[in-house]
Amino acid sequence: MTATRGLEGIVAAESKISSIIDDTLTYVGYDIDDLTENATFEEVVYLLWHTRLPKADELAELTKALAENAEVPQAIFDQFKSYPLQTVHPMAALRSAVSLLGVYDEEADDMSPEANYRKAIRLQAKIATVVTGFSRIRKGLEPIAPKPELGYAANFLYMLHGKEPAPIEVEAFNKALVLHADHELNASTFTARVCVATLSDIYSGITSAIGALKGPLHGGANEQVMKMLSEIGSIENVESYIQNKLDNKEKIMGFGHRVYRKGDPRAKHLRVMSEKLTKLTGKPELYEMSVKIHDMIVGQKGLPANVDFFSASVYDSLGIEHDLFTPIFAVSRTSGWIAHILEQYANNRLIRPRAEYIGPGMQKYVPIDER
Ligand SMILES: CC(=O)SCCNC(=O)CCNC(=O)[C@H](O)C(C)(C)COP(=O)(O)OP(=O)(O)OC[C@H]1O[C@@H](n2cnc3c(N)ncnc32)[C@H](O)[C@@H]1OP(=O)(O)O
Ligand SMILES: O=C([O-])CC(=O)C(=O)O
Repeated sequence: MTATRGLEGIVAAESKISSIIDDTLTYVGYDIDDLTENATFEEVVYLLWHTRLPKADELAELTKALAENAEVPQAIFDQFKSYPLQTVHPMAALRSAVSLLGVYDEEADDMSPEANYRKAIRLQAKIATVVTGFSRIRKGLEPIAPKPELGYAANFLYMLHGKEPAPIEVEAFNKALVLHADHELNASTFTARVCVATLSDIYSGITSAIGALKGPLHGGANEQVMKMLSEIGSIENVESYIQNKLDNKEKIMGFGHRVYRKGDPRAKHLRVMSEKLTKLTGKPELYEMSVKIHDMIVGQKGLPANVDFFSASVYDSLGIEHDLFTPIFAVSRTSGWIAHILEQYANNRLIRPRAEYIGPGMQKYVPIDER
């Protein structure tokens, strides 16, 4: 038995949800470029959960259900208020809150497909309220109740900022949500599938997935990209900062990918949005610095940008706090995690690989006073 490090290239599940073939990403056979230009996030949620696009009445029903289920138990916010709010990372708060949502869901352990679908809607609806509520509570503000008449993207920005977003902001945020919704068997989705393949509940699956997304080699990279841009500060500093990191063999966050070779097809959409939005907010240098970093990394390492690179300047332009970038990734990816969880339940087998043992051979127990 020989281990494959990082399971690279191992095909570990069959799935109808999304595919990456020759650097093209599709959700249920629809090219991500097509969906990003044309679909709302709610349509994508439906697509991922039902493996087909909704008809108008089906979309209206899902949109209404997401809006109606957006409120969270007060206990979630009370719990936040008890946290060390100056230091706790929003991903830790989110991980705990999703687990707590399960505590308050009477159907948490009902494993029927109908109950699981109801929980899917509740989770997708509430996760936006949780992230925005946490952001407000730590600033000493009260959470804002969702406005059912707004769509998912607009409602998120409304609950975060307390004012209705401009159409261009809604358009950009909707695109970002569409782009992050699913991505085949990435680390957090695999984590979710491993968890629920024991027939554990959907809240456990999403809680585990949030834990996996938090790391900087995965979703946590978008916050690190912004940290890097802030540290660099101005375009004149890009070259020395990046060269220093490369010379020290440090990784540059937002570049490289396990699956893509030529490039991540999501990055170009975020790049266009970054250029547009940074100009509008009067911070074009953020985009210009990003492009200069990009050109250096592509030029010297041949590594293209991944989804996390240009999303950083897009979210910053939308006035979003930097440590909320990864929770926002989780808000969108919850749709994909849920799709994979439901697919796993529908044709389940325990996921239990083997390890190549590389420890010592057979040993004899030695009593403690003889060691
Ligand atoms: C949503 C997402 O999860 S997208 C990914 C987000 N993560 C990041 O942006 C973090 C930075 N990137 C990385 O760490 C990696 O590219 C990963 C984790 C995404 C993919 O990793 P792997 O497929 O395991 O590649 P691995 O880490 O083995 O790298 C292969 C080689 O490329 C180099 N490399 C890979 N990514 C980078 C990078 N961002 N900066 C500099 N060098 C890099 C490695 O140092 C390694 O070089 P070596 O062979 O000389 O040692
Ligand atoms: O697929 C991966 O390994 C990581 C990624 O880009 C994602 O989850 O969106």
